[in-house]
Amino acid sequence: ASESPKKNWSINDFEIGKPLGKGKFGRVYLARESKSKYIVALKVIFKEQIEKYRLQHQLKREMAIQTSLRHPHVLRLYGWFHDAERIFLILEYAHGGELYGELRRAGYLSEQQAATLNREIEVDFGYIASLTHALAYCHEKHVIHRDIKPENLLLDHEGRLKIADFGWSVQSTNKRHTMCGTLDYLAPEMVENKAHDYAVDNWTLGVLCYEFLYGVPPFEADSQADTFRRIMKVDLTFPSTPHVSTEAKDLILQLLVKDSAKRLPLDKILKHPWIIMNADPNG
Ligand SMILES: O=C(O)Cn1ncc2ncnc(NCCc3cnc(NC(=O)Nc4cccc(Cl)c4)s3)c21
Repeated sequence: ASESPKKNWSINDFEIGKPLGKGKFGRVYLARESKSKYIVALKVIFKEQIEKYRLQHQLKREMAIQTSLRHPHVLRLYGWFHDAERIFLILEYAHGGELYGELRRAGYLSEQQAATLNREIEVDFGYIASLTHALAYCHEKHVIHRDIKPENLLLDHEGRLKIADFGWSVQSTNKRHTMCGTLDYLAPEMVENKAHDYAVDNWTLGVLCYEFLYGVPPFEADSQADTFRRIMKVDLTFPSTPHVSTEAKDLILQLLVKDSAKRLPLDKILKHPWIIMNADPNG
């Protein structure tokens, strides 16, 4: 019989492979759907954890948001199912794992890798450019991710970036007040728990751009209080090593702006000299 698109999956439909990683709420496993042999990542979330942290609505919102998103740089959520004590997310498998690993191994990325297209091998290593395209897509679908950080940036088998984990994202109709996201990537208005909007993702792009090029986030400090203080003051300094171009610093300075309305909009990022000059390696 032809399978209805909304097949109700169960764990018996999958052969479970190696663990890919463990998150706060459960592990992720490599898995294969038995009939189609299709490879997926299966995230196992324990219901008692979701109940304990009252995250039911957040998880439901993620599923609603994720099923409506289709973009080459957004990790797919194909579907989900549950049993007595667990919820399973059927996710696109990102063979390259977390960008975090690459960043930690390399220490920091070349401007070429960080900025944009690397035409020679026709693979888009440009993390900032891909992120900007993906965020522009999410924003036009009124979705703010709010938790963009290297751990949530995955790479597929060709090294293409995939934004993952919309566990903190929201369908933005009006200004949001929920406190979320990790420390280093929080925009000032979120640190101050003020109303925030799409522009939080623009701030985070600036934080990531800095981290890709210097290997550490811009407001890193020994204590949470110091990191908050540095974010609120936009206490930004550029180390002299590694050498980073003036254009890259200019883009970072146009994104790490306290007034969210004054941050460089996503469409202007793609036209920024640093992105353009890195677009053509022969340029
Ligand atoms: O496993 C790794 O550590 C890395 N890794 N390596 C390869 C790979 N391929 C695919 N996915 C990976 N990881 C899962 C990424 C996620 C996507 N979406 C998520 N959503 C979520 O966790 N939601 C959620 C959870 C608990 C509560 C609530 Cl409210 C929401 S997690 C992969």
